[in-house]
Amino acid sequence: MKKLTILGSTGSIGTQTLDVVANDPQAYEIHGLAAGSNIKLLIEQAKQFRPKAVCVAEKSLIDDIKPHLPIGTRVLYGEQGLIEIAAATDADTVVTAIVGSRGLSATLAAIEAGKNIGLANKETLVTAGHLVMKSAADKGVSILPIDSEHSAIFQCLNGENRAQVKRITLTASGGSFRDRTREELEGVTVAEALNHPNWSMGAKITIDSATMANKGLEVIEARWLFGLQYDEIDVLIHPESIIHSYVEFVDNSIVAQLGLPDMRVPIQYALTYPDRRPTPTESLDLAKLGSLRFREMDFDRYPCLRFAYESGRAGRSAPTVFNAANETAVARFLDGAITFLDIERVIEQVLSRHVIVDLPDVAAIAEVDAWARKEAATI
Ligand SMILES: NC(=O)C1=CN([C@@H]2O[C@H](COP(=O)(O)OP(=O)(O)OC[C@H]3O[C@@H](n4cnc5c(N)ncnc54)[C@H](OP(=O)(O)O)[C@@H]3O)[C@@H](O)[C@H]2O)C=CC1
Ligand SMILES: CC(=O)[C@@H](O)[C@H](O)COP(=O)(O)O
Ligand SMILES: [Mn+2]
Repeated sequence: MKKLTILGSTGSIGTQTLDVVANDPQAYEIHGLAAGSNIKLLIEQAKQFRPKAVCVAEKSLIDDIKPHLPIGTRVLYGEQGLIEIAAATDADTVVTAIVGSRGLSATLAAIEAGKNIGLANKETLVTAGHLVMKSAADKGVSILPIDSEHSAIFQCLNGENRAQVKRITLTASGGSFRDRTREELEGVTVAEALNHPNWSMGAKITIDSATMANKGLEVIEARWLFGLQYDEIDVLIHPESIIHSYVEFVDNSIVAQLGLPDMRVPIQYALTYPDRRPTPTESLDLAKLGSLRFREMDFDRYPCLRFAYESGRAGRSAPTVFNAANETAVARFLDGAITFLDIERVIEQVLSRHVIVDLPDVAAIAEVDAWARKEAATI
């Protein structure tokens, strides 16, 4: 029986994780559920899955939620509550499905407490990959990827000699505007940007997908998860999102992982690894699909991906700045304060103003992150 805590249970990954649990209820026990402000859904989840504790973003939400929870459910709140629910329940695995680098302290606390991590919250690894990976190694806990591309690479590497990997390739759908030129991006709306062709996801990652910042974050995520150099990580546009990513070995063999775009497969694999179990997802029928398309990445069309590689190669505090500037710019775009193309302008300017900090610890990362958000909020 796997004992789970889910951070971000009310979001796209969180609800799909609970779907996986509901599909195989004997295999899981839910110890903690943490949400932001969607208390209606959190109450429903608590009634169905009976966690020992729940957490909400703000203290002011406690009175609204408490009377509706099963008797005996602890209610926590805020940053401290998130850390407590991540670290201080009897869960053996914590699924990190909060959006953004605000998930960092809870993830580190869970690792410190010896919990394995099912990692969806890629921003944590981007902003502090060196700290997260070291802490996990010191504590002997596993970081199991949930992100579809990283799950694919993880599956392709199963049983292989890592020294014989030549390169990995992360596939990218191209996002909502994949068939538009840069000129055609002037004046696009939030609603258009939120219309991802293949995946139904939270708002922030859907915008990241359209700017290709998502693939940039994933390149940095892959560097930490698989211990690769940036020259060993490629990106290829693949509009159908059927090949989720692949590995090329020194003998030029390529091993890929395929499937219909459904996050319940990588989520479940992170929870059952090394076992595989049936999922309620559809089978892939390649004959029905007929063909798959591929297109070389164009770094002029997608400058956010270039900024991510540059930040990753610069290392130290640069990825923290890339991530924080991106999070702020995306939030401003979603609020209607800046245009779609302003997102990349904001990131570029904040990166150009940053003086890199060597080997930042948690406090330095928090300081750099706050600085980058402040800069990005005013450009
Ligand atoms: N969606 C997908 O298919 C994929 C997502 N990912 C990654 O997974 C992570 C989650 O993405 P996704 O599920 O799409 O995002 P969503 O926006 O759908 O969900 C975000 C979750 O975070 C919670 N949250 C927000 N603010 C707070 C807070 N202050 N304290 C506690 N919880 C908070 C939300 O709660 P509430 O709604 O209650 O406010 C919600 O449960 C991201 O890092 C994303 O990049 C990776 C691969 C695929
Ligand atoms: C489902 C998933 O893992 C997302 O990160 C997805 O990859 C987004 O799609 P693109 O970034 O390829 O458009
Ligand atoms: Mn992904």
